[in-house]
Amino acid sequence: MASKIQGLSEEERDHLLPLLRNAQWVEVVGRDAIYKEFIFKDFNQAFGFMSRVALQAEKMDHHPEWFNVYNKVQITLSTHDCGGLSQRDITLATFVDQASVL
Ligand SMILES: C[C@H](O)[C@H](O)[C@H]1CNC2=NC(N)=NC(=O)C2=N1
Repeated sequence: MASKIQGLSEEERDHLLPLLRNAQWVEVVGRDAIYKEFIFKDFNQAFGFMSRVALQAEKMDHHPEWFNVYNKVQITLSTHDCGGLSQRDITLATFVDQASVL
């Protein structure tokens, strides 16, 4: 039986969401999820970013919802197993930001 993933508590949200907003993540309207858009020099740079994120997602067993067109990558993070934001989304968002500036 997969362990139930806990959603973020209120105090975690109060602490973490301002930090995410400072990093240009926005809360999705009508859904407990966060969203950010990344613009790269070209498709090659965008896909290299997506490759780095994909490997990390597999490692974490936590996957983004994303859309790519040419040099733009739109990412939404939420935890399906708990129907909203969990610590996994925070961890992946942090990795995503680091991977976007390599
Ligand atoms: C079976 C597999 O471990 C689960 O479906 C994992 C896969 N990746 C996931 N990714 C995200 N974003 N949320 C999840 O709940 C999730 N669950």
